[in-house]
Amino acid sequence: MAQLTRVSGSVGLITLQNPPVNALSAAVRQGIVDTVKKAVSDPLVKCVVICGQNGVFCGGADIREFGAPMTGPPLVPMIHAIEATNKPVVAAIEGAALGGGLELALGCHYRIIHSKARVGLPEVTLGLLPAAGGSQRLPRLIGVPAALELITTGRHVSAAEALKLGIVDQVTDDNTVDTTVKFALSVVGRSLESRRISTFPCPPVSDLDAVFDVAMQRVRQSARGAIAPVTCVQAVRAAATLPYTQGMKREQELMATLFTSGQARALQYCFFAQRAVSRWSMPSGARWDTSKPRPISKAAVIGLGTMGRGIAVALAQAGLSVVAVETQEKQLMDAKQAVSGMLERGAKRRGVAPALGLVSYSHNIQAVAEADLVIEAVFEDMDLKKKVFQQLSAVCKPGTLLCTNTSSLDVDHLASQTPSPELVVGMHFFAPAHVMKLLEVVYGPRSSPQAVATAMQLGKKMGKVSVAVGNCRGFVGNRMLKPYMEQAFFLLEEGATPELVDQALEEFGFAMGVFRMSDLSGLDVGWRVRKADGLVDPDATSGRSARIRQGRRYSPLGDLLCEQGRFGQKAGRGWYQYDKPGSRVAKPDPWLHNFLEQYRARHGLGVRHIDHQEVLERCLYALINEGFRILEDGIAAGPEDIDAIYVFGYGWPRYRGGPMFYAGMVGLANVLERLEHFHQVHPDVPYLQPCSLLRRLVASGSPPIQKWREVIRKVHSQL
Ligand SMILES: CCCCCCCCCCCCCC(=O)CC(=O)SCCNC(=O)CCNC(=O)[C@H](O)C(C)(C)COP(=O)(O)OP(=O)(O)OC[C@H]1O[C@@H](n2cnc3c(N)ncnc32)[C@H](O)[C@@H]1OP(=O)(O)O
Ligand SMILES: NC(=O)C1=CN([C@@H]2O[C@H](COP(=O)(O)OP(=O)(O)OC[C@H]3O[C@@H](n4cnc5c(N)ncnc54)[C@H](O)[C@@H]3O)[C@@H](O)[C@H]2O)C=CC1
Repeated sequence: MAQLTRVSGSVGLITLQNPPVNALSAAVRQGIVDTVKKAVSDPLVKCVVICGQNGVFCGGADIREFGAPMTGPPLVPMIHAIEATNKPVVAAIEGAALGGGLELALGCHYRIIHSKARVGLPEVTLGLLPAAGGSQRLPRLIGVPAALELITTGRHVSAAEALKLGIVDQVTDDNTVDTTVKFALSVVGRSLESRRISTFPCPPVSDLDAVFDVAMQRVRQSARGAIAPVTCVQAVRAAATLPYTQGMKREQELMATLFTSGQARALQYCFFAQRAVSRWSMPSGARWDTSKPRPISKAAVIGLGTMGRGIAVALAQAGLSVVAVETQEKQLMDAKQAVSGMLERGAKRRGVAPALGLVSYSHNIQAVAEADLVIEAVFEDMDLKKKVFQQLSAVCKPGTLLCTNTSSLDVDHLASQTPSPELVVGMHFFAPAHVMKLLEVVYGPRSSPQAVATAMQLGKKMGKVSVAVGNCRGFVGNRMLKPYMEQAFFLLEEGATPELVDQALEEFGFAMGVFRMSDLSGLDVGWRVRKADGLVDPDATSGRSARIRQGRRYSPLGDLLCEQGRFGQKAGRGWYQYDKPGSRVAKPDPWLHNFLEQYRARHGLGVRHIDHQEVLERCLYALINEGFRILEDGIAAGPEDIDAIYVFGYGWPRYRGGPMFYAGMVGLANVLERLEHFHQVHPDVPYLQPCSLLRRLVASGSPPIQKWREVIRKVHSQL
């Protein structure tokens, strides 16, 4: 797992070998300890170079080992032993040196990096801190403010920036190992006293308290309940205020509080879930590893409203040439300006040239004739979309993939409008489409594996977390959102206020509570859908018919607000009031409170005390129960798919792992028991009835989430 060879006569070359990223597993750590010992005691070896095989230095600790009891030599003494040697040890960094990988490099006496490589201490993103000396060495090397920023954000740093910050000694464009070997030979015989970072004093900071107060305030604000960033600040403070040995002791103590925390488990689960979703499968048996995507170089977008503009930007930023089609002349003009602006701002942020030349515009659908893939983003209107799909079938060259960005319409029905339904999939982006990480790739029974593979690959190219899901009303994300939102409406009827509900959800860690989110996205969106579903009845003002529709409990509150023109932020009023239309600062609205009181009185609804726990259980368990139904129905292949959708598209706090992971954390039996209770109290809300997969999992002893697929498979095989 680490190999020692002698090169250039007197250089001991240690190569870390643990594909794909040379993570520091127990075997690798043992290999490093053994090879360093051997190199140091070999009189023919004058200096040592540490590198990683296959173009990656080291991706850090082996995250898969975190859940199990620790075996093998620990990292801290291993790195100390390297730093303490009397022969120069030089790190040859290719690809990445992250987490424990960078900590290992910081224990070396010199660091040479390839110009395309990057370094960082991303432990905070896994709910941890750099506890192999990283929190103590980095501030000593580059100063407190820069180290604080890197450690609390986990940001990866380019080779050029690493050189500027002083993390590395040299950047090379040539063969990194050869360059490092030459460098190592050139420093043989030089004193190593000034090269051991642990012996450095921490560079003084003029107003230490102020620096740490500001940092603490910043992380508390942005972390919204995550504990690791706060602990990282404390660890860096120890570096700035304590001698190295005491700082290390503090680092270990702080790490011990994080290591076994639920947040660390959740974040590490998210790390693997994000990668697992790319290994998609369909109920037909089609899979990611047996389905070859088509090459796509020219794409088209139809409809340049809110979504189409962002989609065009995302495609162009991924290097595709894009034909953007919009029928309304004024919209087309506005869209040109908006798309160019987004491309320019994005390019400025990334330090590259804007891809303006990649986008061409037209008001004529004929312009898409040569596209390899088309994404339709016109109004959410089935008749209009059907017409567009029929036109596309006539215009596009054979084999063009036809995708829809619909958020609620039936992808299969659209596919049936074309002579090649196997070429149709949903590509459900989230607003703003060039920013949001999530993409739901929706396949129907006739979508070909190749179409799915192509959309998934295109999503990856655009930097999205793409999740393949089956076709159903609302797909995965919006389908689960429905019971969540409806429970929030019911809570208002029963005595809660929008402020109370939102506060509970925001304290849980959501970026925005359900009512602030509804105001942001516009109340009219749901109103239109409910109208189309025949649920809205303005004449039903009192009595049973007002609150029971289609045989189940219904809250007309959202409809009543829309009838008053309270569409949310854009109207300056919704569940909250705003200073002016478009303003983002939500303020409690006495009108709304009064309206709720009158509504409850009209319907003879008693007001109960509702606490945060009830808000969380009612809203989240209803959403989770729908998630289990989605798994049971085979719409999502596994819980990781649902969790990735919620974390990357719906603001679910990552340190809580996603709804399905959260259900496991609070206990499936507990979720089941609460759902049973709520369903008993609200028998007219069918979705509160616990799903049979949930019952099955509880009956199987509530296995860990990694084992749910086995139970799901059994359920499917019995259907
Ligand atoms: C009571 C207890 C007291 C406890 C006290 C404890 C004291 C302990 C002291 C010492 C602790 C030291 C802790 C430490 O060192 C901390 C760390 O190092 S944590 C790890 C930090 N590293 C990272 O976060 C890097 C993660 N990886 C990446 O960012 C990317 O993978 C990378 C940029 C390296 C490569 O990206 P890319 O090419 O895009 O490939 P993928 O991301 O798809 O990855 C490919 C494949 O590799 C798997 N993988 C990547 N990194 C790791 C890893 N570090 N460990 C395990 N596996 C890793 C990844 O999951 C992919 O495999 P899949 O099968 O697809 O999932
Ligand atoms: N707005 C959102 O947050 C999200 C919307 N969606 C879906 O994306 C689609 C588009 O939504 P928005 O961008 O919000 O709508 P929008 O109303 O902002 O834009 C639609 C655009 O399509 C244009 N258009 C209509 N008919 C056309 C045709 N035949 N050819 C070319 N252009 C035509 C309109 O002029 C308009 O500019 C809808 O299906 C919606 O459900 C999906 C995810 C999120």
